[in-house]
Amino acid sequence: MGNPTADQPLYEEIPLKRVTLRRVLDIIVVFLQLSLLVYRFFNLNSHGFTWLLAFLCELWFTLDWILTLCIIWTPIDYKTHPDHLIKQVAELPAVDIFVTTADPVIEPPIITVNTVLSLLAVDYPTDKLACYVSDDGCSPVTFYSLVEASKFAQIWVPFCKKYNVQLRAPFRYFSVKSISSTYESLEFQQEWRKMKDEYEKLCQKVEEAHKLVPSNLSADYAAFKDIECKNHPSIIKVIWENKKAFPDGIPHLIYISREKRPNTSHHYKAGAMNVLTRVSGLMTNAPYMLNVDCDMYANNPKIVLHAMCLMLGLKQNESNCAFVQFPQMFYDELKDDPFGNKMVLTYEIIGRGMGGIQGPVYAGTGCLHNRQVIYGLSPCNRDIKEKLRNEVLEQQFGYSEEFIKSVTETLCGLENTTISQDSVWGSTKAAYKVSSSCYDHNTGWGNQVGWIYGSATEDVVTGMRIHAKGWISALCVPDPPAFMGCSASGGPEFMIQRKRQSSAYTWNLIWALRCIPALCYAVLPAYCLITNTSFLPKVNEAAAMVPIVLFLIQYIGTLVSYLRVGLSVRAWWNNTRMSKINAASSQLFAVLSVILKLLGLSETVFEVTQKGQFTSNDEGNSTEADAGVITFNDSPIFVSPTTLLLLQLTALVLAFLGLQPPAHGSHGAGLLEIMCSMWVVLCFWPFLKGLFGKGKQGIPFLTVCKAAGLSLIFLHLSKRASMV
Ligand SMILES: O=c1ccn([C@@H]2O[C@H](COP(=O)(O)OP(=O)(O)O[C@H]3O[C@H](CO)[C@@H](O)[C@H](O)[C@H]3O)[C@@H](O)[C@H]2O)c(=O)[nH]1
Ligand SMILES: [Mn+2]
Repeated sequence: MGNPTADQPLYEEIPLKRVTLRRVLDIIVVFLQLSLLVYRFFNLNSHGFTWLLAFLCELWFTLDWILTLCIIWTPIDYKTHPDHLIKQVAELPAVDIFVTTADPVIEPPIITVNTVLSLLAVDYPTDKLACYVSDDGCSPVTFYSLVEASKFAQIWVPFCKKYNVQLRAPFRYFSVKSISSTYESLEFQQEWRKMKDEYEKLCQKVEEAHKLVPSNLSADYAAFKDIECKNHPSIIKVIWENKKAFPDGIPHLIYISREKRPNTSHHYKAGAMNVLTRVSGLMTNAPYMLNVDCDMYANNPKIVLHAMCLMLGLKQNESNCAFVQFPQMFYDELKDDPFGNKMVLTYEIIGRGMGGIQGPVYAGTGCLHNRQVIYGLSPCNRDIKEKLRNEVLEQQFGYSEEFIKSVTETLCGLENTTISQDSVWGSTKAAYKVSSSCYDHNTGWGNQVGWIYGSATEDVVTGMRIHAKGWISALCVPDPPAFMGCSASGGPEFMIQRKRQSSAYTWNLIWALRCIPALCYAVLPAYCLITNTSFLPKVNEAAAMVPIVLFLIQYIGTLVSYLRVGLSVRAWWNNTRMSKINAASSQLFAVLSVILKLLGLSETVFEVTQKGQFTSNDEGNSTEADAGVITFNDSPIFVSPTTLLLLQLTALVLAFLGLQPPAHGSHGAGLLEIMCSMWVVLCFWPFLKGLFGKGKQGIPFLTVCKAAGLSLIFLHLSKRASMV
């Protein structure tokens, strides 16, 4: 037998060639865009303001496209080999698993329970795992549900391992898997029935807990008595301890609700992650940390092994890998992604493309981190003597002797040597200290160490800080997919989520800023029709071919990419449409809110996304009628798209009725302006339907009035502008 490391690599790097035709088209697009710019530039004088605005927007689009091409030009993919890992590495490193939940109503405890159960059951030596749940809702119901879940885990985990069950989140397993007596052994059938029975009992207990727990506070729940969820001391409970450190027992399960006080800011999810980091540092101090949102159950039992293949493999090859990110995927997807928020193609193209440069961005969930990196280590900073002076450590990590000790061990690369495996309880006193609400004041937490504060999308900022230090990251796409979560279900939810995501990108990059040229470009056809001017060449000019061909390549190009990864035409159209709607609503508001924040007029807030209430068996979905249809409320976020739509409609009516002012020379509005305007109407079709819809599916009357008012103002101003 040869050298096992050489024969059996932990992972393989597979460069993915972007199809040559696609590359040729990419270059043609750049060429066309540049020629359009040149053409416009030399004709600026003979055209008015519209031409200049179009020129500026197109300049932006061109630069943006070149930047995107740089990212997607050299995509790579990794193939991981967990079986080689098990054979080669005698002792796998420990992993602390973090699950965050924030609200027992928006995030029903049964969802968290399923996520936790799926994680407790992953294929990894259980004495190397500990699962920490952070509950920002400080809910006795969540706590109670986890206690009950840990009891169920005692039979569920062995069952999954014995029969090598693939789907280890019981609600999914039982909704997908039924037994057929012809193929299954009698023993399996019996155990399966028992499991299903026990799971149903668990569901029922969790369901009833909302009524029961408060009236029935036994000693275990005393800590929750008379508690206000925004004003309470820390509650830390070791729900289950893998006392004998059995390699095939059940991993530790620890509940944490960090201290909250009305006058101290608690930094939302980033704050929760930092408390989890510190408490776990005291209790188990694993060198790696896997973090997931409460709704992201493990869909592939080998995820930790897959992630380790990359972590350890890249380390062997002397790459400095800070984190391994799994793509976010969603279950029970609405057909054809009506809200365009699954981002399949984003992962497929941008994610893999970034893989070829420095690795994917950190997505906040489904990610395995190296603890040293979270503690602020740089890849070249291997000589850390200076960092390890006690004053420096205290200033960075806060005043806790025990915690400083564990930090020192982590930074020195000792893998949990002094943490006594026999008792996680031993460290609870210190754990209370590091989870207090003022522990990280005037320390490096949220800035140099841990998850970064001040942005509602801590993940983007945290990931960027790590990349800025020179670390790389790796995207891991195992089959079956690693994690599955609920996607924002519809209505205002997904827009709120987008607004939150957009504001962070604006902060760092230019993501949301794109909405400004995009919006200007969408308003241009309406303005031109109203004032009888043009922003595009006439159809009979040769130059008109350039924007037409660009339009076709862009949309047909993305359509082909969609079809190639197995998505439908409908999904393509939904995403195309939603990207315009988002630009006009959530991204615009994100830019505005960042401006307000820069001016010091507002604070960052994190609005938690509603997690779907699922049913364990096939009871019908009551909101079927709403599924996939945008629902509206009186949020101002809907005013801007409605205005844009009303403007186009007005402009089209004016054009068709010939009510425009006379054109200056030959520069009046032409066919292309009309077509552009109609294209915008098509993209905003859900809003057109919303104008006539009833109930939640209709745009509220007040919103329509506001939009109509704004349109009238615009109409008035553009008439005036065209007179001068
Ligand atoms: O004060 C808070 C607010 C949120 N959360 C948790 O944060 C997670 C994400 O919140 P969610 O409302 O589901 O936001 P999403 O937009 O779905 O989350 C995406 O975007 C977030 C911000 O970019 C990332 O943190 C997430 O990992 C990523 O899945 C959930 O587990 C919440 O319980 C807390 O623990 N404390
Ligand atoms: Mn979520």
